[in-house]
Amino acid sequence: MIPKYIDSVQVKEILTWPLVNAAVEEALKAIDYSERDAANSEQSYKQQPSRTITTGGNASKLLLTMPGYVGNYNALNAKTNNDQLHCSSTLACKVVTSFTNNQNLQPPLPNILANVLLFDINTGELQCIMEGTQITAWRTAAASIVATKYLYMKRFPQQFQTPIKLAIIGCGVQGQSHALGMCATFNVSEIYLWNRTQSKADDLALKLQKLYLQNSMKIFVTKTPAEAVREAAVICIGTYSPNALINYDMLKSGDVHINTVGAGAVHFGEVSQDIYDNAVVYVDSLINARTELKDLKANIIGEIGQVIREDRRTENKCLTIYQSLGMAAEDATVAQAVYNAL
Ligand SMILES: NC(=O)C1=CN([C@@H]2O[C@H](COP(=O)(O)OP(=O)(O)OC[C@H]3O[C@@H](n4cnc5c(N)ncnc54)[C@H](O)[C@@H]3O)[C@@H](O)[C@H]2O)C=CC1
Ligand SMILES: O=C(O)C1=NCCCC1
Repeated sequence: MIPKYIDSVQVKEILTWPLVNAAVEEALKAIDYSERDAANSEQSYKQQPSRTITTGGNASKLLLTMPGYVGNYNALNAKTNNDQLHCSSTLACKVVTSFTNNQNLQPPLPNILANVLLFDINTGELQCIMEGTQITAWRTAAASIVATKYLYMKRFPQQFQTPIKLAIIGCGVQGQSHALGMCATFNVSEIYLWNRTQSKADDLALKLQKLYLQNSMKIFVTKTPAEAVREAAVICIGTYSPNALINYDMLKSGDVHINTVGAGAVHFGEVSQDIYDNAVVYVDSLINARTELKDLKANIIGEIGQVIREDRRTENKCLTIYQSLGMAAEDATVAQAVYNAL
């Protein structure tokens, strides 16, 4: 079998926030294979071993391999208006590089470049190679959206209609996808954008203004991260900063939820220790957290998947953190949704 190649243009045509959010929620919800109840035919499950990280000469050049299987999950059928669910199983492997000098090339390239391999679940043959750079940007934001839905929105009687003030710290690929995805999914009344180089935040503000022209959403570009988060209820932060960009004194009191997705090879650090000291932390994958977050001193409650499965939190702390590492299962279900739609 000659594998099909699906390029970034084809992928982009299929991606919508409802499709990606639903596929990522399925991936997060699936229980780990080792904990599955074989007698429960309703249960979805996943296997995603700890990913490998290979250094391409120095720490600024990384190659990650991310294999994952999701079984017995509900896949949306994008061909029929996203509204029909069917039971699906997907075996995939994302191969992704993080080359942090790419942004300085002329012309610049994204730092994170990915391809997803999809395998025939019956024969193991390679079915398709799919350009995965967009998938990585969308699915990471979608995971933060799902985490915000379960960890923050569910605190309020109006749930997803609750108006929120949103802060985006870092307006690169991840900052942009988080801003676009959050505004497409939730009732964002005010959005505060900060980036180290202000022009990137200005560009994102313009994009949002065009998209939400008819809307009452207020858009602000701030000079400092502190200004951006001062009134924010939901904060998304995705940078390479080795030093904390926000600390506890900068946050408003009361209910606040933070999605932290970045800090490069270290996978945490853009949020200060005093925020972790006052928060509870949920992760996407405990298997990856055991290696990649071993130096993080935080109260890690568990996986967001458990909150989704049980539809409730087991604590009621008002400051929550979703510490995102990135999961192979998310890439698998999103890539499968794209493949099914073509
Ligand atoms: N959790 C996950 O699943 C994923 C995490 N990531 C991580 O997200 C982060 C952002 O990735 P992209 O948006 O693709 O990169 P990008 O290069 O497009 O954007 C990075 C942004 O961070 C800012 N930045 C870099 N160094 C900084 C510093 N020292 N202080 C303040 N701002 C700084 C830059 O101004 C830029 O706007 C990276 O750490 C990356 O490893 C990326 C993909 C998936
Ligand atoms: O999950 C991913 O994909 C990535 N996570 C960390 C940075 C590289 C890409």
